[in-house]
Amino acid sequence: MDEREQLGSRTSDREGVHERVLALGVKNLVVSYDRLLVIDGVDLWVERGEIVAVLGPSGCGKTTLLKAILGLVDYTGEVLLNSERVGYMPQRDTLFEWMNCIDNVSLPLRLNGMSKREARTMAMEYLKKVQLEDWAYRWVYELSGGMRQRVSLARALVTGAKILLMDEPFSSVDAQTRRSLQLLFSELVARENITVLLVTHSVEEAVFLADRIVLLSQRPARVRRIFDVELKKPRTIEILDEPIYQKLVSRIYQEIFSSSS
Ligand SMILES: Nc1ncnc2c1ncn2[C@@H]1O[C@H](COP(=O)(O)OP(=O)(O)OP(=O)(O)O)[C@@H](O)[C@H]1O
Repeated sequence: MDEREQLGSRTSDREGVHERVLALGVKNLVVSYDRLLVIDGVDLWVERGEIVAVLGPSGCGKTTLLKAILGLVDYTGEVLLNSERVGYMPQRDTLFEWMNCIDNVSLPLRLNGMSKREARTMAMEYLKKVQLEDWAYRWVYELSGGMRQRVSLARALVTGAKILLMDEPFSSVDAQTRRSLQLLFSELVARENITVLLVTHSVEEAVFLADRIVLLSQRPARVRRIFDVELKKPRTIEILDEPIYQKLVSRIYQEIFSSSS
């Protein structure tokens, strides 16, 4: 059966019957930098409301995959984005130190020509979603690492983006902050029905957050294996105790360290 046809069908899942709609897809994606082949025929898809995590060894081409989807590098193959508004959270945040939080979040709207007042109203709405409304008029340099990531998340979503591409968004903070960011994130994207493609180095993070995990090979990246994560969303801290969570983490490590890499 054709992939699109399959995705468009009405099927039942663990939350009941719902319409499955393709939000983002790449087909036979190939990317090279000069003569360096980085991505060699990757297929992947993300349905509306799904979180798909991309795992793979360092330097295999994960960031390049996101850049190809965003049209920032040349590629061959197909990229389908079922929305005009796509949010991007790069590996290192790009907040401006000399602006306060609300103006940082307002920036994409201001660049689209929105008035300052209107943009700030929208920005405040998104700061509330990441529980930072009390910090709206504070400078970015006053924030902790976790707060900066929440401001970045608000900025990535403020244009009304329903598809979010994220590159290692929670890797620069301590373990406890990372977990609280993951919980806030899981709840927020489930509530807002946001589709996410999440690049991460962490097997545990991938299993904790994603509906599906795409494991890439060493460069040039190919899809090595896809894992479904049958855990209910939004994720809570209790899932760490669930056998499905623990088995899947260990299964993925076994795959990564198996000799066939
Ligand atoms: N602009 C560029 N020009 C030439 N080579 C590049 C460029 N960007 C990345 N590369 C190379 O392409 C390969 C893939 O890089 P990429 O950043 O996509 O990997 P990654 O999987 O995201 O790495 P990491 O997990 O370490 O962040 C690497 O070998 C990198 O050196």
